[in-house]
Amino acid sequence: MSEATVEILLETAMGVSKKTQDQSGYDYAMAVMKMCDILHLRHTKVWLRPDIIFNYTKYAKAQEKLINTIHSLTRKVIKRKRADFDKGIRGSTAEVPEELKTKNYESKVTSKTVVEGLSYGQSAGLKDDLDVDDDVGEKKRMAFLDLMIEASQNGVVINDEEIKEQVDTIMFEGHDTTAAGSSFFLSMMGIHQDIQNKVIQELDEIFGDSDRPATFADTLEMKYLERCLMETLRMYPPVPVIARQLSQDVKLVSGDYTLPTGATIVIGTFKIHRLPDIYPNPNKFDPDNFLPERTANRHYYAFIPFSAGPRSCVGNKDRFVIVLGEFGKNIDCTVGIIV
Ligand code: HEM
Repeated sequence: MSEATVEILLETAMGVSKKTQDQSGYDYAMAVMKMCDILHLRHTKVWLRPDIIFNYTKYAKAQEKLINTIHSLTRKVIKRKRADFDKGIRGSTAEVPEELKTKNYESKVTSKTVVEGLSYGQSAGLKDDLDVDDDVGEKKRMAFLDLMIEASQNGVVINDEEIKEQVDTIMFEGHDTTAAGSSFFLSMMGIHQDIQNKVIQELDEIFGDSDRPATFADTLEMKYLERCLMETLRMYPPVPVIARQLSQDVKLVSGDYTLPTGATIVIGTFKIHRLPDIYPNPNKFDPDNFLPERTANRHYYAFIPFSAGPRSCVGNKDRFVIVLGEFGKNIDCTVGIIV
């Protein structure tokens, strides 16, 4: 799954065509996984924390090799993009299938606003109060890396190292979370066959016998799939805790408490998502928790798998539904328990 999400990111965010990808997507995913194992080891084995000790262990050498694998993919992608730009090739090299270029797949959705007073994304529980509904549009077709390289050539001061740092962040943050979310989703489908059948029925209604790729318009019709996805992210958020360091004192409205500047605050997403006063029967997988009438009056921050506020996830939340719509066309999950 991690390999698949690295390749999807390379194609969608970096504009690298599937044809030009090689084994490095798999190597990247494996390197990140092993690198995280070393990081977690340093969390639990306190003597490995000081660099002065860690640097003399076998883990330091392994880490250096893994970081090199991780960085070599991002360097390769940027080099290739720069070369494309020098040859005058602008925009994404990801191939748009001919049928999508010529055919106009009209959305059957008549209104984007499901609940009065809320945007589509907000009423579906996907967006918070800082988000706006500007997801549909030509500008979004350009890959993120293309936009950055184009900006750097149009006078924006950003050098290759800074572009690399941005690419590293997107690749790192984007693939693991999506792989975990997709795996949890498929497990849920395997466990709840009746729910899986409803998802399949919805996808059949959208795609019929066609094996065309899913479009943004299609995702607006994947209402049940979306609810299943939100419910998966509620029960199994890929980022179960978030930490923040306070840059100023914060007075809590819940009582006479002041959290001091410099304190590290841990927000337990997993715990918030299972509060029974917000989600009755919180340990039951119930996609109806995300029916528009149930989400309408729910607090924005009662569902925060992508965090919230100015440093929330930059990954296009709605695109995640496209990925699962693509998987879903051939979905057939059963879950076995090995004893
Ligand atoms: C199911 C999928 C995803 C989940 C659950 C998720 C979740 C999150 C969360 C919780 C954060 C905040 C972390 C923190 O504050 O400590 C975050 C940040 C971020 N995510 Fe995602 N993410 C997903 C997909 C993606 C994708 C596909 C991309 C890239 C295309 C991406 C790029 C980022 C970036 C760059 C940040 C850092 C934003 C910042 O610090 O300003 N994420 N994500």
